Amino acid sequence: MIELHDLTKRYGDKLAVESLSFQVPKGVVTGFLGPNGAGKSTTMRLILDLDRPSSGSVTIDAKGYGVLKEPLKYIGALLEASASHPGRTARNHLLWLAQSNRIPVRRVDEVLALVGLTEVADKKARGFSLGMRQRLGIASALLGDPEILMFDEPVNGLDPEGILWIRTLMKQLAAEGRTVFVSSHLMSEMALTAEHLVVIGKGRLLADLPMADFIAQNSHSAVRLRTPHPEQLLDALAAESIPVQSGPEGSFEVTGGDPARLGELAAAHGITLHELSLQRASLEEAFMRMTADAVEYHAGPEAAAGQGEEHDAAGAPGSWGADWQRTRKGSN
Ligand SMILES: Nc1ncnc2c1ncn2[C@@H]1O[C@H](COP(=O)(O)OP(=O)(O)OP(=O)(O)O)[C@@H](O)[C@H]1O
Repeated sequence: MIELHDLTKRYGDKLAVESLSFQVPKGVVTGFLGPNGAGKSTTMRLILDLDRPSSGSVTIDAKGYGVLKEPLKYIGALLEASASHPGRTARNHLLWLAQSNRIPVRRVDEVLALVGLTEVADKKARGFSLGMRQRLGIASALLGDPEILMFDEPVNGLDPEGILWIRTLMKQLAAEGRTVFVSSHLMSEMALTAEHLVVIGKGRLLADLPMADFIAQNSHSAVRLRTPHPEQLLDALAAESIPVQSGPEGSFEVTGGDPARLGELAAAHGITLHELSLQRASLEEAFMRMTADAVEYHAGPEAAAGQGEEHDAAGAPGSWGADWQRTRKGSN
């Protein structure tokens, strides 16, 4: 288990990590999420003792990293895909790491096979694709057969096959009872992999909860209706006390509504429908709303729209915010 106790890291005036306290449990994949510049890499470097905290501390199985003898046997990390020497072969890179931590040489061939690099083991890393470098980095992390694994943005730049491979591997490592801590800035990716979630923004803890709770709290749905007879539809909904909001392009939305019931209601009143569809809120948007105040680098107006402000992308919960009753009164 990894434990952070009031961890703070300051670079000059910049607070990269501020009073972070949380635990990363064993046996599950824990997703570490935050927008760019949130402090994820800094936190991971602090866990690995690659940087000194300004205050607070980190423990790995109740010990500081500095006291771990042969640390690769306790904790393996993928921080940067290009961390291997470009002039070294994959096998020599792993042999060098193995020797430094008194890991048996046969383990090198085991991990090469595990990550699918056996055939290119004697090729220099300089010729490796990003996916192959990522696999070599993971082989390095697995070399000491550690109980704790940390991956910083492991799927960045990978093709779909590589992404699927990493997802499966992380889940398998957690199923073996290991602690798996993986950073990402994509909630959609983490929703497929992680069982637990730690979210930070501007160095501060924003959420620490099971993924299932996050999904339950944020996967609201709405039924979108579009009709050439809006007044009749609104009257029919009002008669049944069904609250309705304005949707994009003249449509209406019933949060939490049942499409079958609403379709039957329209039919019973002889109302023609041009659309009856279920809209699901995306977890990515829920994550962006949670971190909206903690985003350091906005790319421009389109990016700002993605940070949880009202917009009309299909299914965007932001578009459910307009209260139709008020809109209607205002237009009368
Ligand atoms: N060595 C350093 N010197 C000064 N500032 C730093 C240093 N390392 C990180 N920072 C700053 O600390 C903040 C957190 O950076 P960090 O790289 O940890 O974020 P991150 O969440 O990993 O971001 P990303 O998703 O973009 O990799 C940023 O504002 C960054 O500019």
